[in-house]
Amino acid sequence: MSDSVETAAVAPSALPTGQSGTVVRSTVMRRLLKNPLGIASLVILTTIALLAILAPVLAPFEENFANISKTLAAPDSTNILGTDSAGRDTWSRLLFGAQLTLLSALLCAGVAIAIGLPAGLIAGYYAGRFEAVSNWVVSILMSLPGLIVLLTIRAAFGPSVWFSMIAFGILISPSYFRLTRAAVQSVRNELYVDAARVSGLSDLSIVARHIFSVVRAPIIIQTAAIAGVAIAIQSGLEFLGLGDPTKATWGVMLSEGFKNVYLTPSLLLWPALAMALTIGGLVLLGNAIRDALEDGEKIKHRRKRGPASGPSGGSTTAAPAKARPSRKSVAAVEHGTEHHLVKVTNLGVGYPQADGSIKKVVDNVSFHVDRGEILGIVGESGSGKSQTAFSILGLLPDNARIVAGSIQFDGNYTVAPGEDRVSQERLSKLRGKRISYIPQEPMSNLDPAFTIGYQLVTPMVRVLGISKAEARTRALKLLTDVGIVNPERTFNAYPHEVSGGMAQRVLIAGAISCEPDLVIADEPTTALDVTVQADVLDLLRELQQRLNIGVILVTHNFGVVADLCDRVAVMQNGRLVEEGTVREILRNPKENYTRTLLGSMLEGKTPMTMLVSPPEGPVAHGEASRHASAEKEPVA
Ligand SMILES: Nc1ncnc2c1ncn2[C@@H]1O[C@H](COP(=O)(O)OP(=O)(O)OP(=O)(O)O)[C@@H](O)[C@H]1O
Repeated sequence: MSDSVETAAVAPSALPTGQSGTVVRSTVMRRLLKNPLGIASLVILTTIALLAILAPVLAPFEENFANISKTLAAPDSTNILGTDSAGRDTWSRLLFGAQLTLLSALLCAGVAIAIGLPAGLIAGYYAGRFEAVSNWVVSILMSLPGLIVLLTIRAAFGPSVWFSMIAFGILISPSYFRLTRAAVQSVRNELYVDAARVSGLSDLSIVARHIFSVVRAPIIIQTAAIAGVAIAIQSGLEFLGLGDPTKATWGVMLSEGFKNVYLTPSLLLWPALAMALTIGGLVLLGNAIRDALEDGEKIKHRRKRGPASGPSGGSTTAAPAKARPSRKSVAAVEHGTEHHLVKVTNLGVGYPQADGSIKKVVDNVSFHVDRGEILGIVGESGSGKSQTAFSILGLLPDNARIVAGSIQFDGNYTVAPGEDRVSQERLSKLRGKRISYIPQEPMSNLDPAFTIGYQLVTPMVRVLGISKAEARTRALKLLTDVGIVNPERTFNAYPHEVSGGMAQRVLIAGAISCEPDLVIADEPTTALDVTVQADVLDLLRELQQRLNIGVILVTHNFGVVADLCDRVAVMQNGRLVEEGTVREILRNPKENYTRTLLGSMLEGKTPMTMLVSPPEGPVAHGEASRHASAEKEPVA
């Protein structure tokens, strides 16, 4: 789906309310608080954090105040946890130690995230050279002996805990990098990410809204673990006597306690207990957050009984959704262009090969499409149909090159002669607004994390500049228009709650929701059950005629072409072998390839008689009755 996912991903709490179905989407916090482990970890960590923050108020003594007349003293009313070998108050040092220990752990995790997260996002999303260089840097970082580096840092910069933790943060940043990159790679090629791209969303928005949500959970869990490790490493160094003895940290206290373990074992006990509680709390918190995020949204629909309460009362023949005046404009024609809606001229698309050559997958392809007409691009698998469509959409992979030709949209170049790439700058202004896309696989083009209603409403608010309430009404109407019987229920549903046919209808509704001039439909019925294919095709045709949209329909099926298209371009091995009106091509194919394609379609089927001779009487076949070209252009 193109438009419908355009600005889909924001906070779950932003979901529309007041719908007929009740969408209960617990927040992560609420789920966290339902989990005993979550509550326990929050209580522990909040208490420790509060004690650390309030240390200056709660501590009866300065961290280094020494009463040399009272060394290694047992707990009493003045020193509630006793004193150490220098007569310093253990309770006060424990409180100040919490401050330093927690802050240094946060610093370490912050540095690691600041380096690893953006690098992982960029490497995972863009791959290419950045990923190669990042991998190289990560390998170097990971091969460094951590302890030796930390000891070197200590020797160079002194015993400051801050320098050690910054260095440890850098050393540990590859773990964030790898985690993020792997998570991004797993969704980078998801169709809903492609669809978001088609809908005109910038890379930054796609990463922020559709991809960051995937890495968020692992990053939080990782951060809890890393903070624990940072505390352990820091305390370990200090325990070995490498810390700053002038600072009261838990590690320094541990070292001090160990020296006096036989005299006053409690000196070892308190910092060890504080560390164990903090690290344990962090680990538990990480797990509880993971569980809360994985639980996902719990949706309860209170399904309404009786007829739907949509704008049409559930009718499948609602009035057109086009309430707003069309914003179609006649753009100024750029020098050297023609005023077709889309004009592709001598287009060549290729991919660089290992030997330096370029393999052409689209070669010298020319055609045009105008408003109100459907052009079918037909050909067997691998003939270059999708590559041609993706060139118009600007969705070719990064390594693809435009090796020849140009593409114009409404009198302006999106690929000017001589350019070797599609101008993303120009296309980003068109995609989702004037050009939309109906993909092959409906399910994977809807973002599973958002309701269908949300995915329909948000782009309309953004592109058409209408209010949320207006967009909601319009979305319900569009859903009715595309033949969804209970639009309210579908509006409130998540993608996994609807069937494939319904999802495709939703995508069609999304594609037309922002009043595009051109819809590119890539095998829109391939993934559907045969019983719904014809309905979806009918729907496309009806909407296209009513809204006067230009459509490029990519298909390998001449039956679909016959059903739907005005003109057809036949492709073979990246070349356009024949182009003409559907009637010309079906009645009088000039190329052997076209005849073979046509033959394979007609094999064993009877509608051929209708294609080659004028329909005299009632049409015998249901399929043939939808034969659009026969209806539009009676055979002479
Ligand atoms: N990223 C790529 N790198 C190299 N070659 C590619 C790439 N994507 C597609 N091709 C090649 O381009 C040619 C045309 O592919 P395209 O996807 O346009 O075919 P198609 O006609 O749409 O087929 P189908 O109906 O199976 O989708 C194929 O030979 C394919 O292998």
